[in-house]
Amino acid sequence: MSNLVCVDDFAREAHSILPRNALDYYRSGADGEVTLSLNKEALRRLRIRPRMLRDVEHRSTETSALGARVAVPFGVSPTAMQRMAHPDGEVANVRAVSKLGGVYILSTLATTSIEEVARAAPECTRWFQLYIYKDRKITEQLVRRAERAGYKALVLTVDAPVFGLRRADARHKFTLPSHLQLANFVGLGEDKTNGVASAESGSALNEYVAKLFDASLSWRDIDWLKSFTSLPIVLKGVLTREDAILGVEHGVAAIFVSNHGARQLDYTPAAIEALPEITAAVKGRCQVFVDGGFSNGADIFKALALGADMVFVGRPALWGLTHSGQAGVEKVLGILKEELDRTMALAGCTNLKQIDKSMVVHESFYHKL
Ligand SMILES: Cc1cc2nc3c(=O)[nH]c(=O)nc-3n(C[C@H](O)[C@H](O)[C@H](O)COP(=O)(O)O)c2cc1C
Ligand SMILES: CCCCCCC(=O)C(=O)O
Repeated sequence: MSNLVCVDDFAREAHSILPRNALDYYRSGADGEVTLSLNKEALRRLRIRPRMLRDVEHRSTETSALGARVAVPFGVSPTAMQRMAHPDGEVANVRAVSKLGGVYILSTLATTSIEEVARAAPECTRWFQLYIYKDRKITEQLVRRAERAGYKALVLTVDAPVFGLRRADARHKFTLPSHLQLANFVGLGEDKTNGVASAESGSALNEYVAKLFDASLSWRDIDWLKSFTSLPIVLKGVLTREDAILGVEHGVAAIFVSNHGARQLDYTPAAIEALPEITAAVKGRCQVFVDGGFSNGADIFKALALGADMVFVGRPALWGLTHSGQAGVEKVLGILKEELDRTMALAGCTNLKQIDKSMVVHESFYHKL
């Protein structure tokens, strides 16, 4: 592993290891993948304005996320079906995050159950990502199980009333390998546990979502969720100031700026492009998180400068997991931490509060001759 020195190295390795079915699913973005490229391109176009002579000998990357102290201002986004990457799947991923002291968000559509992930890393700051099913009792049961298992927040994904079309999954008729299942639904019906094990026409994912997810989701459902749980609610998939303000008015604990890793609506802005309008609209009334295209410590620094409280990564953890399970995820997250720490030192910051808006500008700032 010593010759793998950045996240892109792990991505390349994972691309050569994964079977086509899993690689298509993990890698793809929606439709023509315009936003998929944009997520990274927009980050590349931001420049860091470093400050000098500021005594950066002692540094800290600590912060707080929804009231919990965390060692780093980043964590792992919810990604479904992690055991396609490695037999240890979600267990390996959460243990790596726990060692680092970050935040792990478990997907509703995990291949390891809520309880097993909790047992694997009881000390980890764990949040549970929620999809809302047409059968609301299923969602209520998931919330109760997450509460009992010590998850500290619900991350409600609001950008998937219907599913985006990932062309490679449709072309090759994605299915979940038959030795795996959607572990949170065992006992709740074959359609929910194994509903992605075969595809009628296109990708089994789109068929599953169309059949089971509630496309009528609306702002009323935030109140519905709040009526039976006291866990803080994070709204994941917000890209406009209008929705961020509505979220604050509905009492959410955080707005999660995300285009779902560019897998839902193509031609949305890069997450980093949407971030400034949202931090400006939220005005500190709740925390703001972001994900989408982050693959190095400088990227994380840029989002923090633009007002994010936490940054999350989805695919980078999957690439580490594919390479070597828990050790691979540890290595990927360790690289991100080292890169962030080095960026802070070289930019003149000893703690996260010193990373402010003045330190990051769009490249056009330097092109005004
Ligand atoms: C393979 C894969 C599966 C995903 N599954 C979920 C999911 O179950 N729930 C969810 O809210 N988001 C899901 N997402 C979106 C991620 O939470 C996150 O927003 C995205 O991966 C961030 O972009 P990045 O992969 O460039 O870091 C998934 C993304 C990927 C790549
Ligand atoms: C089992 C069908 C839905 C999987 C949803 C996972 C997801 O959000 C993704 O982007 O993929």
